[in-house]
Amino acid sequence: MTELRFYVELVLQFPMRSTIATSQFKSQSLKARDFNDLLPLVGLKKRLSKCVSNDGGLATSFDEGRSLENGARTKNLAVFVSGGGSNFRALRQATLKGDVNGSFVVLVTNKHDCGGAHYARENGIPVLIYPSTKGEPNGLSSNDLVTALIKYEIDFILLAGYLKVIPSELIQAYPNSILNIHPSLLPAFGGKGYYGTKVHKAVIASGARYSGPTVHFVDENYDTGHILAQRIVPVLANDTVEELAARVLRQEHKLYAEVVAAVCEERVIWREDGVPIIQSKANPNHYS
Ligand SMILES: Nc1nc2c(c(=O)[nH]1)N[C@@H](CN(C=O)c1ccc(C(=O)N[C@@H](CCC(=O)O)C(=O)O)cc1)CN2
Ligand SMILES: NCC(=O)N[C@@H]1O[C@H](COP(=O)([O-])[O-])[C@@H](O)[C@H]1O
Repeated sequence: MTELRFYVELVLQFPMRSTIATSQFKSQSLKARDFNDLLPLVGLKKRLSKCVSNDGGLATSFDEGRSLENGARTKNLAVFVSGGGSNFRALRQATLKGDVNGSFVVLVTNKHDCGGAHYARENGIPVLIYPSTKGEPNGLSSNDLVTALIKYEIDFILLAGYLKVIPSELIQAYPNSILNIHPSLLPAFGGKGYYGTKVHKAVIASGARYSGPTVHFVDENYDTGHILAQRIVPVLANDTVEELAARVLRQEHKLYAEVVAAVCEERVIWREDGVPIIQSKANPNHYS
């Protein structure tokens, strides 16, 4: 009989999705019969469903014991930027180092002369403009943007400082395949008007003692999609906006690379309650 293995977490009251919090989780891998016996005791919680790849197929699941090393296909990535593109540059370096099993195939921006677009052109990456505006008359329509990304055979779309709303046409064409990085601990300090230094200014003004980046899936509204990962950084009593922004940005670069590596290796698992979590590469029985 195939031994099904389930992962049971003793979930803390306020779990934080970070590598720090992961070490606080107590976990043990159990055989199916133990899992059912144990559930009433620990009151937890969610039986992990299998990972569903973005084409709807069942990607590698831990009960099959297949190695992720068995040639997981290099994923085609599209990046959306509006500014200097430091997150894009850090992610692309991670792909070139082999830390991320992905390849940047196209960049989309609403500002043809932004730093991220210049970097893409200098490295032979095509640049598309979206949306079409008076200032960017060569911009694509939403439908043409979807068509173009499908033609590029894009697997995942990564927003990295993109400041315009992603249209529902694209969200519907790429379910659970569009990620964004935001420079605060969502759901705090997110939504319309919360971008760039405005976010850090609001965090400091609030008296919050911690901040940090959030990576989340993108839905129709700003910053309301499922949270996938976070990291925390201290907010110091005498922080300037620039100092806090720089501290958070350093962690953004690290967090985004970790998350995109997991996405490209199909290590994102969707819990039955709809919350996405990441399976550890080092220990497949650990999740964060
Ligand atoms: N459908 C979605 N589109 C986008 C999302 C999202 O979650 N769902 N995330 C944003 C990124 N973002 C925060 O992470 C964000 C970007 C911009 C704004 C904002 O208020 N923009 C201003 C315009 C700013 C400008 O043009 O300079 C606005 O809409 O008035 C909020 C949050 C990317 N898209
Ligand atoms: N709400 C969206 C938002 O504020 N995104 C933020 O814009 C910056 C882009 O920097 P980059 O262009 O150097 O990657 C990053 O700090 C990112 O979190």
